Amino acid sequence: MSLLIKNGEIVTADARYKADIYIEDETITMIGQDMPVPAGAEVIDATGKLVFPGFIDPHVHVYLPFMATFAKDTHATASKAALIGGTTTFIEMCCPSRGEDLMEGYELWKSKAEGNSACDYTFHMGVSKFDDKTEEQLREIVADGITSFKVFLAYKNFFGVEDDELYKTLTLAKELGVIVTAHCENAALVAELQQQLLGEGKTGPEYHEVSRPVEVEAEGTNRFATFLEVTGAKGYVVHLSCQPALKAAVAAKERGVDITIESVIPHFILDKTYAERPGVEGAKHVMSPPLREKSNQQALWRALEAGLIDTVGTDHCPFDVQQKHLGDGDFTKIPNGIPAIEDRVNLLWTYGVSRGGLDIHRFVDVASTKAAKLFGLFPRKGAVAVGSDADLVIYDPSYRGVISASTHSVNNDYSGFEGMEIDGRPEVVTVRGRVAVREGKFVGEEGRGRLLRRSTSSTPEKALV
Ligand SMILES: NC(=O)NCCC(=O)O
Ligand SMILES: [Zn+2]
Ligand SMILES: [Zn+2]
Repeated sequence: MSLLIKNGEIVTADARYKADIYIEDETITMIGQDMPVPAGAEVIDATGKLVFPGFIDPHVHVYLPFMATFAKDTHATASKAALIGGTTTFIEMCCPSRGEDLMEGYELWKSKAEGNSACDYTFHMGVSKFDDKTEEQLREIVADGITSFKVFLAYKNFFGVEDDELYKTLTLAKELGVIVTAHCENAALVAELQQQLLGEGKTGPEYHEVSRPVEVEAEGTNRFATFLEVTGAKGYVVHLSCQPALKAAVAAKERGVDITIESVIPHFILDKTYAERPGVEGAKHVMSPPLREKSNQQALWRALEAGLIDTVGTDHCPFDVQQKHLGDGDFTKIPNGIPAIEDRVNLLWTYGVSRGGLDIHRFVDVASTKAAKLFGLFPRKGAVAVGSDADLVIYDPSYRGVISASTHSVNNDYSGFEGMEIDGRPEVVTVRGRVAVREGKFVGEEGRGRLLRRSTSSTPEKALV
């Protein structure tokens, strides 16, 4: 099976040029000018289009068991929405809770994804406790090709770890050469503030942000950085939302701590006024860390442009309107999360590159290449190069559209970005050489996605066949 993409403009994290791309089976085998059409090859004309490496979402939740319910998506629905939005690989948080066995959780997560995802995927392994079995289990999981961990400094007694457990996790990660991703908020402060607010009769979604102020996130970020500094481990702050946390992470970078920063698309596009809408309208926009004052949004854009923020993910975690009603009369019971997997690339393109000051190469880097490098997928993923997987996004920058739950593919009955304009969309998307999206519609093979087993350095991972 072969495919020739002709006349497109290839844009990567560090290059931009017009060329044809020839794909045999799953791999890019030639890139060149005016290539003749080999017998039997399907030709896709990409005239006037940009050709990007498949985008990578480094922070996704699928069917997450959380806050007395489960996030809406399955691997089948999330992966199709991802592909329509140009994401060809996602990294899911594998999150067994504190009461569950780590290895059983890992096997359960793998079994849910296997044969169901249309795009490629891998996991960050959640560490929600550190008991007698944890070290051995984590060694086994790393040997199985899962070379990044996830810790929560929030969600006390559920996903959250205590400081001694954080220390043990980082010490092991350092030994194994594994990167640790972290949700950074001070869990105890959040719990106290939540009780105080509820006691004062402040029960609506507008109090979610008040219960998790920027200081709570800055403290968590600073604490994580301190633990990285002491252990020498490599860390990655997830879904950073505000200026004080950014300051803490950048200060750590400047003093040589091995720390990288992710923010997520809702924090660039939405501010806290969305969550201050009355009742369930506000609840639709409740996530953690919460949507912030608009001034933080400007700071995130500037930091992204300047290279201080390394990646942009989604923290995709959809709950429908009925689920959001679980928090009627008590904001602490609103399931935290917003659907975004389908919209990340188009929103970042529109409000970053098309209408903002984000350089097109930075766009590719933060939405694809950097995550591939950080998480051991490069150059198999995140690149347009001979030998790389033929995961490509043929992007139409002349497309004009509006995001709406009435037209989106994600399995949720509302969109957090309802009514927002987009200035482009993926026209054709390929995953390992097969067309998965045409004219914005999923045409791929369900369940073809592969678990990407990774090594601990930035060398190509071991693929599970
Ligand atoms: N972010 C969020 O609100 N929900 C998903 C869980 C998490 O990432 O903290
Ligand atoms: Zn989180
Ligand atoms: Zn998350």
